Amino acid sequence: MAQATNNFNNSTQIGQGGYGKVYKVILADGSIVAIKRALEGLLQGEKEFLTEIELLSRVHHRNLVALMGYCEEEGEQVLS
Ligand SMILES: Nc1ncnc2c1ncn2[C@@H]1O[C@H](COP(=O)(O)OP(=O)(O)OP(=O)(O)O)[C@@H](O)[C@H]1O
Repeated sequence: MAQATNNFNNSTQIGQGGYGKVYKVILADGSIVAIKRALEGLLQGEKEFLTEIELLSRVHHRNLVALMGYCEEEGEQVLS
């Protein structure tokens, strides 16, 4: 994900929410995804953010974005 966003470069940023920055990425297969990078520590303690992840992973609707997955490595927590 760091590579896809050019190491989370500002030029790929499309938004900012209460939980962190959002980046636009075009994957190798041509699909366009939004990558949300959580502020450090959120996945451990922020119940509302965890609920958002859990709900998006279970609910599928044409009016909701689909959660593709998330990763956590060396203090970085990212979902798309
Ligand atoms: N799937 C997406 N496609 C396009 N833009 C997006 C997408 N998700 C988020 N954004 C952009 O990033 C911004 C921040 O999104 P995010 O979901 O992190 O926060 P929010 O829900 O807008 O606010 P808060 O976190 O305070 O509730 C949005 O306002 C929007 O501009």
